[in-house]
Amino acid sequence: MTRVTVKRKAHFNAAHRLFRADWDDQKNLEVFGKCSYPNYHGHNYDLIVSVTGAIDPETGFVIDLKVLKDLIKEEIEDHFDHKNLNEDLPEFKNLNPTAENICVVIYNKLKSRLDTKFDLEITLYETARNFVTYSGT
Ligand SMILES: Nc1nc2c(c(=O)[nH]1)N=C([C@H](O)[C@H](O)COP(=O)(O)OP(=O)(O)OP(=O)(O)O)CN2
Ligand SMILES: [Zn+2]
Repeated sequence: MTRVTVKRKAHFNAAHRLFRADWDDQKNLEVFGKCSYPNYHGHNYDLIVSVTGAIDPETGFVIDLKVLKDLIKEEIEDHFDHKNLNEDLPEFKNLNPTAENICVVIYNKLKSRLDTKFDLEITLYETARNFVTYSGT
């Protein structure tokens, strides 16, 4: 069966601080550098959501991009945008908000809302040059 990947870009701004509560500020600074400054800092996160599946012969769609757009807005943009990830989001109460961990959290939130017939891959850009990808394995 022919499987095609449909992609949708998204965006949110968020503040974070990389740190472990069981390390002091000095150790956090040594390991996480400027991303561990105590008063937080922000990133303009860009996201690529890739959904792979079969083309529906009736519609010609793998997934309706309007449906995907609304899902990303509801699950990701409305949840993450203009938030302090450490302070505002329960997902990061005990999880360091690295690009890797944010990417996995986003994957799990979207995966739980998509039909199991789809494969999902998330690419998260923390800066223009730093980005990570997760597809569930
Ligand atoms: N494996 C990871 N390493 C780092 C992460 C991360 O999430 N995972 N995060 C950071 C910082 O939060 C941030 O991403 C790095 O910022 P910065 O060095 O400013 O990145 P730039 O791309 O802007 O750097 P340039 O010097 O302009 O290329 C660090 N490590
Ligand atoms: Zn950062």
